[in-house]
Amino acid sequence: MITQLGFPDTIFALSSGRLPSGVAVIRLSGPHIRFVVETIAGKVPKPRMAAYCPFHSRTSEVLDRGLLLFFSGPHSFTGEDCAEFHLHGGVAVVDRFLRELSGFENCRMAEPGEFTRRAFTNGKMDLTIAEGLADLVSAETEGQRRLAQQVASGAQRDLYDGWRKELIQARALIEAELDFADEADVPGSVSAKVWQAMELLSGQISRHLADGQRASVFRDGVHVAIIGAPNAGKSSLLNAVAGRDVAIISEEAGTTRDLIEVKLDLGGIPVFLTDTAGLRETEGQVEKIGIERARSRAASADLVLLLEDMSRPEPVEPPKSGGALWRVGNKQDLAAPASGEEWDFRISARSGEGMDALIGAMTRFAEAKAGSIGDVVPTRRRHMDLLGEARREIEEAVEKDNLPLELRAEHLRRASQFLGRITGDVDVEDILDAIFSQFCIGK
Ligand SMILES: Nc1nc2c(c(=O)[nH]1)N(C=O)[C@@H](CNc1ccc(C(=O)N[C@@H](CCC(=O)O)C(=O)O)cc1)CN2
Ligand SMILES: Nc1nc2c(ncn2[C@@H]2O[C@H](COP(=O)(O)OP(=O)(O)OP(=O)(O)O)[C@@H](O)[C@H]2O)c(=O)[nH]1
Ligand SMILES: [Mg+2]
Repeated sequence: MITQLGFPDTIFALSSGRLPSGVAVIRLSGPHIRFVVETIAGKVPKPRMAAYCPFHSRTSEVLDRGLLLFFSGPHSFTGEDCAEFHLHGGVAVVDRFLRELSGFENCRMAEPGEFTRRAFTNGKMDLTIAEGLADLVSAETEGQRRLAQQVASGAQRDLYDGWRKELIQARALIEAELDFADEADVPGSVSAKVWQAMELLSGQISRHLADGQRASVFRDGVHVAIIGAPNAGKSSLLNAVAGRDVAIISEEAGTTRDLIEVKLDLGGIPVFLTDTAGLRETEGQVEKIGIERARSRAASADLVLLLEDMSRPEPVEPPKSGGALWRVGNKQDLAAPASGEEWDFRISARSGEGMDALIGAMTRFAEAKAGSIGDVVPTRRRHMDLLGEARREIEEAVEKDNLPLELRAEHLRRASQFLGRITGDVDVEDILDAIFSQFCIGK
């Protein structure tokens, strides 16, 4: 990223969405963008004040007229000088404009996440906030948005910074005790208080981790498999819930062979609902594979909907599953009114009867998986792993009370390092590529 002269490149990208669009925002960041802005627009507007002006090519042709914003570093998103050209969102307009920008010296397309990476490098935000922004951009459900917004506001950073302060304070008290250990007038009970505080801290981290485990449903979603005999109406149920024609429905038994998955948003939580091949004995090679896939999907699902045709009950052996299992009777419109008590839900995928109740129950099931989570939760595997390491170090320090104080303090120092890696205050150069490459271009 650093050029021979020691200056970062000027980077640019289309930061708004897919073209054509009403307006396209092209963002620039770098130390030399004043020259670029002046060449294109003929002037550099007052920082943070929108100006309407013609945008010229380097041969003075007017390419478009639009709004221009300039931010003077460090008072910008990246901490460098930044500019935004708001063009008309045509494919050719944007293409030509990007080509013009490439023509400037040391000016190139930004890599994924490079704007945010610069903001991090320039101290505008910590790593958790950067990750929160990436999650905000990719959020598809209300639950995902809420979590990401909280992280992007710095809630995690504040929590972990607070914990690091506690660790530093504890170490300071231990140091003091070590320094004065020989002097008779210093009471030796200081460290008892320290270890009590550290035990509380490790408990807090444990609860925080448990919240994170539950909150992972917002990222990973809840997996629901529809299982049953051929012709039970599994594909009809999938289509009815999805509200569109995803799977082929026919009165022929054995229609569906592959897994067909749709992604739903139930109560702000992503729910993956999968239609599967009907379970039966068969000689068909392809169908056999399909049935195997159905069983293995059931095995890994959080919830299995075991669907039966109530008008022609044909019990199938419930699949092995670690998750919940609901018996759902279908074709309520055909079934004799008196028929069985053995179903948790009775629906008609065709008429829609009972569907609201089933979808409502699935929503509550998903919500229950998320549980009531604390105010701030870890949102990534990376955070969870480092929190686990930090807690382990604190526990070692607390439990190993026969170790010399210096060594116990060393465990606390390491715990603090692990927390520092979450926020990016400590030693993270090696993971930045991996983190920022997952961002979208222009972010
Ligand atoms: N047009 C536009 N909208 C956008 C962005 C953008 O880059 N451009 N953002 C891009 O992600 C988000 C807003 N993020 C921003 C964050 C900081 C600053 C900024 O200028 N910060 C200065 C001044 C802060 C202040 O006045 O309070 C600073 O931090 O010093 C600008 C945008 C969402 N909307
Ligand atoms: N009357 C009635 N017919 C239904 C209902 N649901 C499905 N069917 C019919 O039952 C037949 C089988 O439906 P599918 O959804 O293809 O069944 P499936 O379980 O996916 O079958 P396979 O893919 O072969 O395992 C079709 O003719 C559907 O129209 C229902 O609630 N009422
Ligand atoms: Mg089917």
